[in-house]
Parts: sequence; structure tokens; C-alpha cells
Amino acid sequence: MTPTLTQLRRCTLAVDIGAARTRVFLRGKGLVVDEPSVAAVDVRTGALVAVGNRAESMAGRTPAHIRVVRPVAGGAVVDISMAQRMLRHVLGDRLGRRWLRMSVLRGMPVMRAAVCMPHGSEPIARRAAVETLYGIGARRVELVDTLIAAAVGCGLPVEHPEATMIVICGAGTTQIAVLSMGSIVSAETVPVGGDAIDRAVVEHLRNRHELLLPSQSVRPLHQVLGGPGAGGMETTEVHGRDVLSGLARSALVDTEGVRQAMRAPMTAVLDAITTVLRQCPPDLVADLADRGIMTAGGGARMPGLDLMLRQATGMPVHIAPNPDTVTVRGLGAMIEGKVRPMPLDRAGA
Ligand SMILES: Nc1ncnc2c1ncn2[C@@H]1O[C@H](COP(=O)(O)OP(=O)(O)OP(=O)(O)O)[C@@H](O)[C@H]1O
Repeated sequence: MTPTLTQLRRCTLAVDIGAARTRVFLRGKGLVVDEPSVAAVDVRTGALVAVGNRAESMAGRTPAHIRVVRPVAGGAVVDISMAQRMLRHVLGDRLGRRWLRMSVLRGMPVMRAAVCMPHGSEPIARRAAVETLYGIGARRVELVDTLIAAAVGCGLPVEHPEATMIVICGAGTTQIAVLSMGSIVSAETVPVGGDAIDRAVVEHLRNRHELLLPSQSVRPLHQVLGGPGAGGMETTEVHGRDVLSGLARSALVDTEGVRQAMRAPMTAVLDAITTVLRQCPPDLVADLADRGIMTAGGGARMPGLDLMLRQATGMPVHIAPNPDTVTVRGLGAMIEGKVRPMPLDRAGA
């Protein structure tokens, strides 16, 4: 699965098709696409109504004949043709239809693409990613482990013989790894991410307060609550819809209860961190005690996540700058040849 840096340098596009967002890095131009992985389709005609931000803003507000779909789930493309249409649309918008048509028709070398895949992806998921890129004209697709791309994007010295630990909290999955000398020493992927935490908050409010929360209100609520483990207000007013009457109402919510609800799905992540550390040689774990853990992915923005990891591991926890785009920027650095293998004569220096 791991292509060489030389193979990656021949790619023009670096693509991260995530459950929440799709990001594309074009060599020489940088990040050209960062849009929700969402499409709105007219079910009567099959026509694409909107993609990305516009489609996401339609979620929950469409008439019966318009369906808002997410072609990516759990770290894999689950609807290849919809993912191709979505990518074609967002790339066409950003790079111009002519660019895309030329590359599709002529099979230009421009259409070698690098795609990052969650660690331990099934062959069927890898195949789906490759097929998706073939559909937009790629002639060759290189698959790169998300953990390596993200570690590069975070600026971690992955090629050095010192341990670095990264936790990527995405929408559908959290990936954890210890890396050394450009390779993954130990890694785990758990099917828990920002979406599971959002669901836990929505369920808590429905069960405890009989309140249905619109999906767009969950993230602002994270900020108000200060996230898992953080201090803050004891109660906060939340606006939603009454479960029984269906009418709009607000409730005074116990913030510690919501924090507890957010913490529950994170238990699997904490267990996986322990497993990864247990599988590591002691020398590397000693490195990590000083260096700590780097968190990335959109979930790393969740207030209080760093504190929770620090309390659970006793290690320093850092949040990558622009954590949600580190993976695609790391992959971008690889295709632009900005990552060099460690020279052999400096090994052990
Ligand atoms: N400011 C924020 N506060 C809390 N959560 C956030 C914030 N920003 C993003 N998130 C969460 O981050 C997740 C999206 O992260 P990211 O963009 O890395 O996902 P993805 O790469 O598309 O998903 P995956 O890696 O699972 O395929 C969402 O679940 C979202 O709720």
C-alpha cells in the first residue's frame, strides 16, 4: 500500500475524502477544495442539485423529492458514483470545467493522484477510493496511510529514530499511532469520532430533557460547555423542539451531565491509546513522555479534548495548527517533494 516518495512526487492531486469533509490539494496551488462530503440529489430525475456547503445547508430542510446524501461513511467511500459526481463538481468549480475535461479526455499526467486512507482500511475500501479517483480521470492512484500524511502535515519528525504519537480524531473514526523512522510502530483505529460525540449529546438531551436538538446546534453547544472535563458554567440554556408536543422550547441543561455524555464514546479512544502504548518498545514510550501526543483532525478542535487526554495518559498533549487540514497538507507536502527520506549517513546522529 505504501508508495515511495518518488512515486508520490509524480502526483498532481492529493485527496482526502473524509466522512465529514473532502479536501483536495493541487500541486503548486495548495488546498483548492475543503467542502463537506455532502450532495443533494433530485430523486425524480437523478440530477445533482448541490454539493458541499450548499448541500449541507439543505440537510433537514428539503422537500420530499430532494435527498441529501453522504457518499463517505466510516472512513470509506460507500457510494462511488455519487462520490465521483461530488468530486467532479467541486473540482470543476475550483479548477474550471475545462481543466477537468482536458484531464479526463486526454489522460494527462496531471491526473496521477495520491489519496489518504485510514490506517488498516479493508481492501474493498481501498478499491472504492481508487475507483472514485479513476472516475474523475486519474490514470494512477497512490494510497497513503492517513497517519503518515497527518504526521508529516503536523511537522512531526517522522523520519527520525524518535517516537512521535499522533491521534487523529475525524468525524467517523479516530486513528492513533506511534511512529518512528518514517514508519508506524503501533497503531489502532476506532470507529468513534466527532459524530459519535455529537450523537451522544443529542441522545442525552432527548432522554434527560425530552428536547430534540437541530444538528447545527450541537457544535455551538460544545463550545458553551467547554468540552469533556473542562470547567465552566453549571447550567446552560439550550433551545430545541419538545419531543412530545413538537413545539419549540428551551431547557436549562446541567452542563456536567452533557460532559459526561460526551466522555462516554471517548472511552474507546482512551482504551486504544493504552493499547498502542502497550505495544510500543519501552525506549519509544520514554521518548513520548517528553514529546507528548499530537492531536489532529476536526475533532481536535473540540474544547477540552486535550485536557481529557492529558488527564488519562499523564502526557503533554498538543493540538496541531489547523488540525482539520493537516492530513491533506501533509500529503500535499509529499507530492510536492518537500519530504525527504533521512540520509543514511546521518542515521543515529
Ligand atoms: N470546532 C469544533 N468543535 C468540535 N468539533 C469539531 C469542530 N470542528 C470540527 N469538529 C468535528 O470534527 C469532525 C470532522 O473532522 P474531520 O474534518 O477531520 O473529519 P473527516 O476527515 O471528514 O472524517 P474521517 O476522518 O472520520 O473520515 C466532525 O465530527 C466535527 O463535528
